[in-house]
Amino acid sequence: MSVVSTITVTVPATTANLGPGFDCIGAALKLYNEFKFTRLEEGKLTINVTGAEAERVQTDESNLLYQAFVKFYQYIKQTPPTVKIEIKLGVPLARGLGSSATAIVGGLVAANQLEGATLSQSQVMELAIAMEGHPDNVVPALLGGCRLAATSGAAWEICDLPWHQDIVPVIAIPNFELSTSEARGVLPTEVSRADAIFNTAHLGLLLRGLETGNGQWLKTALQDKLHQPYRKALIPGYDALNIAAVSAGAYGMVISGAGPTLLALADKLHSEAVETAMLAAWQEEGITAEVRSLSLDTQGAKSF
Ligand SMILES: Nc1ncnc2c1ncn2[C@@H]1O[C@H](COP(=O)(O)OP(=O)(O)OP(=O)(O)O)[C@@H](O)[C@H]1O
Ligand SMILES: N[C@@H](CCO)C(=O)O
Repeated sequence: MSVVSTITVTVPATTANLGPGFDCIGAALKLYNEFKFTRLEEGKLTINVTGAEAERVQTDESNLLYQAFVKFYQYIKQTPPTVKIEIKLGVPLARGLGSSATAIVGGLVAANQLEGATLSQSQVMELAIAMEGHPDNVVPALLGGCRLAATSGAAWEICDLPWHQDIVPVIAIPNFELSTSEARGVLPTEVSRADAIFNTAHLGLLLRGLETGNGQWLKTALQDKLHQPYRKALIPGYDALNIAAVSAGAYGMVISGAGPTLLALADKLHSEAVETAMLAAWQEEGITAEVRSLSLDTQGAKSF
């Protein structure tokens, strides 16, 4: 492929952890950020942002999308070109829906495409994981679908996880932010053997539940002892939404990524009732929220 002057990349939102899969599993959702890069022959970096909360995104060299773009050029030992960047935000910022992963993947994919696909998809993925620090958002953001990532020495083994067509992700996005660094800051550095065994068993059950749509398995599987017990205090209304979602027929509810978005899994018959119940529960707490059922994105980052 040849070097090009303009590239547009779309990257899906992602929901990481899914309860017991802390830092190793995530799924791409049909909700997107769009990033357009244009090479400039002269002038300086310009970044324009549109969409909800656009004013909260940095428009200088500290912008995460631009940092990922630069990281690519550092890796191939070249000077980055001057660019104009146009960002259309569809993924809410710092809500546990992988906004930072969209920026990291978007910047790396855009640079790679501008340079004629110099790097393989695996190389781009490894750079993205190194930048984010964990794989569970950037891997599905890049590849689409529901993915499990496991290290094998310095390399990564990525597994595509089957997701039964009847399982609907219902996401409840509150109007407040929670940064991933704050949500990681409340986690213990060591866990008990009992908790490690609990999560190992529940993650195994989750994978089979997602594959088969077995509601009884999912109900048990969506439990976690590694991160949610520590994080739920950062999310007002967590217990009320959990009760509301399950009472309305959800299999269970978890924190999406590092939160504060909450994710319920339900079958198609119950997803609408679950949406209504979660919205009402947050309203009762005095919190404005957006609640919607989404489907899985299966394509990941796309460039054109
Ligand atoms: N489109 C974007 N362009 C540039 N920077 C972005 C963009 N989206 C997110 N960021 C950066 O990422 C930060 C949010 O990252 P953070 O890891 O806290 O949340 P998140 O990725 O939305 O949540 P999670 O990792 O739990 O899914 C923003 O404050 C901003 O600095
Ligand atoms: N696995 C990560 C996802 C958010 O980046 C966490 O829960 O902190």
